[in-house]
Amino acid sequence: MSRKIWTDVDDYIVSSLFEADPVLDAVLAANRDQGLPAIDVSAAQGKLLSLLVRIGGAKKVLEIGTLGGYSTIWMARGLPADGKIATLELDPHHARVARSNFERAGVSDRVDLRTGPALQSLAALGRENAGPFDLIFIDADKPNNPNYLSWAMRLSRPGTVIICDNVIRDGAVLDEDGRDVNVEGARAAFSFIGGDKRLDGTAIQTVGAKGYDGFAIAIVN
Ligand SMILES: C[S@@+](CC[C@H](N)C(=O)[O-])C[C@H]1O[C@@H](n2cnc3c(N)ncnc32)[C@H](O)[C@@H]1O
Ligand SMILES: [Mg+2]
Repeated sequence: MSRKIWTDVDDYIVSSLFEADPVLDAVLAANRDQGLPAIDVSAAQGKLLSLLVRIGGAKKVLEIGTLGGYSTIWMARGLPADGKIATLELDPHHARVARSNFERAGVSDRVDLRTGPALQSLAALGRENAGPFDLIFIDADKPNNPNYLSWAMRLSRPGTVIICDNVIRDGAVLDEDGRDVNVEGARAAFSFIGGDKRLDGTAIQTVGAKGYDGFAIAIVN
């Protein structure tokens, strides 16, 4: 099995199940043109996030790690008219590109984009009593996964769904040597979710246009 067939099958999924989507095509083109790395979720994964928002009836969503807003737009599309997504991004250039993508996608009124270190933005959300969020998607700097999961718990309620992206990393999650900080972050997410009795979770390995990775998903008891 190779990346070629994973990508071809992702293309098949998209062409069979999704409407043509010039807006999201333009979003990815803008990200490329502005020099953003192509580390957003795949289309199939973005649609899954959108469906999870709808399945859970989420009205308040929190995303940590915006990049150009590709995953934000997928989730915003799953929200009801009075729903809102807060999304946190460190890099001002990424945030600028994301803001113009939100305009392009017609979701600006549903998005609260906050620029700066996510730990500071999370503290501000805490002070503002912005929670509890219904769904929280963690997809930023991986070494901070345990800090983000701690904040996710503080900003949640029983029933909140927490998703943590990129926790398989080509299977490197099995490496115990501590040489890769991103792998350490993935393993820390497993330790956190497995070790907190308030959380009931699993992880799903994925292959596709973005290679071999996976996400953890948990519900707050
Ligand atoms: C994997 S990308 C997010 C991809 C996006 N969720 C998507 O799928 O379209 C990770 C983002 O987290 C941002 N980031 C890194 N460290 C951060 C921090 N301390 N606080 C907030 N954002 C951070 C990076 O600048 C980058 O844009
Ligand atoms: Mg990711």
